[in-house]
Amino acid sequence: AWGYAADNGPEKWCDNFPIANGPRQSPIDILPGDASFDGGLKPLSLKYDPSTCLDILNNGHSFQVTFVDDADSSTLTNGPITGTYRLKQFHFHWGASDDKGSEHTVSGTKYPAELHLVHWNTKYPSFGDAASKPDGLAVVGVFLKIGDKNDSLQKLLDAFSGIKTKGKQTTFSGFDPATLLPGCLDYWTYDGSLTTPPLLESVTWIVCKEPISVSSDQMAKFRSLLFSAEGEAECCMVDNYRPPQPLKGRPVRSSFK
Ligand SMILES: NS(=O)(=O)c1ccc(O)c(NC(=O)NCCc2ccccn2)c1
Ligand SMILES: [Zn+2]
Repeated sequence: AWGYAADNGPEKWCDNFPIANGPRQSPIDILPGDASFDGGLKPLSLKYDPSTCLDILNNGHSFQVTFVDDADSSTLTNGPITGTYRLKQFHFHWGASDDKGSEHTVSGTKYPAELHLVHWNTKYPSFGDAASKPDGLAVVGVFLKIGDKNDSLQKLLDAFSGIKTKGKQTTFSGFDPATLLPGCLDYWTYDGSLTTPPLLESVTWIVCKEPISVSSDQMAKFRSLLFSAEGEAECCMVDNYRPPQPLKGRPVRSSFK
C-alpha cells in the first residue's frame, strides 16, 4: 500500500497511480511574482457549524476530523468557486523537523505543517462521486508557522491519546474549524489534485497567504502519532507530505494585490 517511505512514497506512486504525472497535480511551489491578481475573485465564505463535528481518526497517513455532511451546515461558497461545497473533513501534513512539512511551498519556502479543509461540490451526490469530477472538490490550505501556542490546535492535540495508531478513532464534538483560520483570508487559487493517492485531478485549490501559529512543542506532539497499527513495529507519523509537482503551464491567481 502507498505511504511516505522510500519503498512506497511519492516517487513510487506513479507505479499504481499513473495520474501522478498528469497535467494538474498538487501540491505546487507558489511563486507570488508569477501569480496574477484577479479582481473578479470573491472573498471566501466559510460557514462552519461546530455541531457537525463527528470524530477524530488516525487513517494511517494523517489524522483527520470528520464532519456530518448530509446537509448544508458547514459550507464553502464564493471565493473562486460557483455553487456550494460541503465540509467533509480536515487534516494536516507535517515534517520530522520544523524546517519542512508543508505540501505547498511559497518561493521554495517550506512551512512546518499545512492544514487542509476538504469540501465537495453539492452538485454531486457524495464526496466519493465528487472526488472523480474536475470541479468536484475544493480544498482550503492553511500554512502553520512556528510561533505562539495555538489554543485551537491544542484541542486536537489533547485528543491524540485516543488515536495514536493507524485505524483508531474517537468521538470528537463541538469543534469549530473556523478557529483554525487566519485573520486575513487572502488566497492563491489554481486547479489541482488530491495530494495523496488516488491523486484525482478534482481539486480547486485555495491556499491562504497568511499562516496560523503553532508552537514547536505542539509540532513535537504531531510527531507522536504513528503510521503503524497497534501491535506493529512503531513507525512515527512524520514527513507525510508530497513535494511540489510541475505546474505544466497552469495559471495561479491571487485574490489580493
Ligand atoms: N491531501 S488532500 O489533497 O487535501 C486530500 C483530500 C481528500 C482526500 O480524500 C485525500 N486522499 C485520500 O483520502 N485518499 C485515500 C481515500 C480516497 C479518497 C478519495 C477517493 C478514493 N480514496 C487527499
Ligand atoms: Zn491533505
